[in-house]
Amino acid sequence: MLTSNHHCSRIKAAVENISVAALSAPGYITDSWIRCMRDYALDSSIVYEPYIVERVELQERQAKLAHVLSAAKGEMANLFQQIAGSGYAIMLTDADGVLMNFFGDPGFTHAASKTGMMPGAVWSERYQGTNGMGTALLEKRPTMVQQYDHFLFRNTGLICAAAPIFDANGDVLAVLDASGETHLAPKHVLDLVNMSVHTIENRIFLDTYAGQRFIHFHSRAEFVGTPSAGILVMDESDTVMAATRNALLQLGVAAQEVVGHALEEFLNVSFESLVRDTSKLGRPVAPVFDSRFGRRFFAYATAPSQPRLHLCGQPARDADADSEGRTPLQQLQVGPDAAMSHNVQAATRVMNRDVAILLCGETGTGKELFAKAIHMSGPRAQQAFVAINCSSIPESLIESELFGYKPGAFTGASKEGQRGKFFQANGGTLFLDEIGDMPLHLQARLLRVLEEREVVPLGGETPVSIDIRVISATHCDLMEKIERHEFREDLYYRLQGLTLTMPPLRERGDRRQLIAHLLSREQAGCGPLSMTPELLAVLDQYRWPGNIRQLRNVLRTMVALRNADVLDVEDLPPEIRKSSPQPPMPASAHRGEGESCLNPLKQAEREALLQVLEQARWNISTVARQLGVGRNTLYRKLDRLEIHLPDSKKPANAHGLA
Ligand SMILES: Nc1ncnc2c1ncn2[C@@H]1O[C@H](COP(=O)(O)OP(=O)(O)OP(=O)(O)O)[C@@H](O)[C@H]1O
Repeated sequence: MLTSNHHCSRIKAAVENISVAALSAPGYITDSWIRCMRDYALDSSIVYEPYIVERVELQERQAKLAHVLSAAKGEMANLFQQIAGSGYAIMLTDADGVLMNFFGDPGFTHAASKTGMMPGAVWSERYQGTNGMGTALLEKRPTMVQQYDHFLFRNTGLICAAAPIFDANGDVLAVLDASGETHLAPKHVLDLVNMSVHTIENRIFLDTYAGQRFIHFHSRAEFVGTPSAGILVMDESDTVMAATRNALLQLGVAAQEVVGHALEEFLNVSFESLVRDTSKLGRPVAPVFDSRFGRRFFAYATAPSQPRLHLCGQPARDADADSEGRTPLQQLQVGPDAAMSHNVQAATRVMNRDVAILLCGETGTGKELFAKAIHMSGPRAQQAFVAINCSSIPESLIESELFGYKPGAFTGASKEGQRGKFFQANGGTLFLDEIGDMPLHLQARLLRVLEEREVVPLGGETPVSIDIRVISATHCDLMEKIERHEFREDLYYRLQGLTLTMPPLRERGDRRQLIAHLLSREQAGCGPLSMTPELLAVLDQYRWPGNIRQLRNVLRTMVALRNADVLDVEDLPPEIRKSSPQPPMPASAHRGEGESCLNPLKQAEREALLQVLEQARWNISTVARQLGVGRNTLYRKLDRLEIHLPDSKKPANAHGLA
């Protein structure tokens, strides 16, 4: 470990070009050190106070970046789930390095706030010296900054993996970063950050050009519809209006060589013929050829009147039904699960009536996907599905996001005004995610809109009629919020014409089918993959606090990092491998004193809990209910008290994937 003095002299030596080769710091790091000393006059030994912008400035910046924050929120949560527990925080800065959004492990969040890892803090090199976010902003590419690569000694405990998010013009919009005081393989983290950036860029691109004509393409058929595919947006005369970074990469051209040019200069297809080749012939993708070099791609086209449901990031064959004639909603039933089958049947019954639906359930159980599937299966399928996450948008912005505003309605409002989500969803479906986080004063306004079916934009006077179906979702107990006067009871009853609860993954009867289904989606592009019965058993038995989202992420990571095409327990991330049930033990071993280092008090607690478990035949739900704690709390307690699940709770060994 270097002392502050050693660290500072090492940087000084590099900047003065003494034995640079021996210093083993990458070139982009020494370049940054030079900037820190010469351009920003920073001193690596000084503990500078973090520079934090005023609250009003932060809100203005968040307002300007609202479309990026909204597109990135889900993916930041995904990324956090993927590396949860490993001491990393996920952050997003704007193009000036001002931290906009932060997801952190509770243990790390406290320490992080001291170094300035909090919304409003500026992480440009000028204020924080060499660091993941600031250096990636200047490098304009995915960047690792590890420990003593940092310029300021104060930051040398950190490992940062950061990648810029670009808009369709190639300008940096923001930087996504994973930083932590940890030794988790940093290269792996950088790959995951980069993958998330592509997903976010595609989402922003599709949102920006919503309602236009898109062509999605990739050189491998299985990758069309995934984040690595290229996307082009076309006007009515087949002139390319914009292209994603991956589209340019695949075509091997710069943006200015494509934008404003006819599609046929690049692909030997017209938009209409591609639509014909795919939808009409019932094919998910069609082969197309590069007009200049004859390379083969696979593509599909989406016109505004042809929305597609993307289950698991794959293009669906058809917006309405699969090859077996099942609606998108019915496709969500992958196996026998009583709760899902009830949900699908109940939602189907109210499909043609504008009954408000409230979806409850833990995070990652598929509430948004279910809402989309309802939309795609019903009479509004050809219209917009607009989602707003009430917890990811700063409170001050929810009102303008929902209701829109007239030009110049408030300080910082754009000159053109903005159409709110209610207007965007007109004729279609509005999905209000995390409705429990809607501020109280806006709940009254929302209720009025839902009752009167009219919206008055901020700064406007004339009400505009709207026709929307509302689906809302929450992971919290709204009744509890009502009791605490945090949620209006009248709004609650207005939102829940039908309430459906999405089952947690650990309680789903179709878990094994779901695992197989998700694996088949993740294997796109890499040929058939399978898993050993032992791995399937561990996945089946795991508690999945992050539900289907976590399962999908774990499978995705395993597929990306696999050593062979048969996945095994060894391929699991360590935290899941560690939590898998221990090999069979005789019942007496549960109480074996020799094996435990617990103190006498804990031993007594262990004995008492074992008794309750035995009485309940090791039914975890029953015991959790008896003790008045959640299942997760109980599992954590079992871990702490070194109680392992007995054989009868272990999965059978010889199940293959269906
Ligand atoms: N039946 C399913 N088949 C395939 N993927 C699914 C299924 N259900 C959910 N997923 C995937 O799991 C992830 C989480 O789903 P979704 O965002 O709909 O959950 P959520 O309950 O709305 O989460 P949150 O409460 O955190 O917003 C998504 O990537 C989604 O595609």
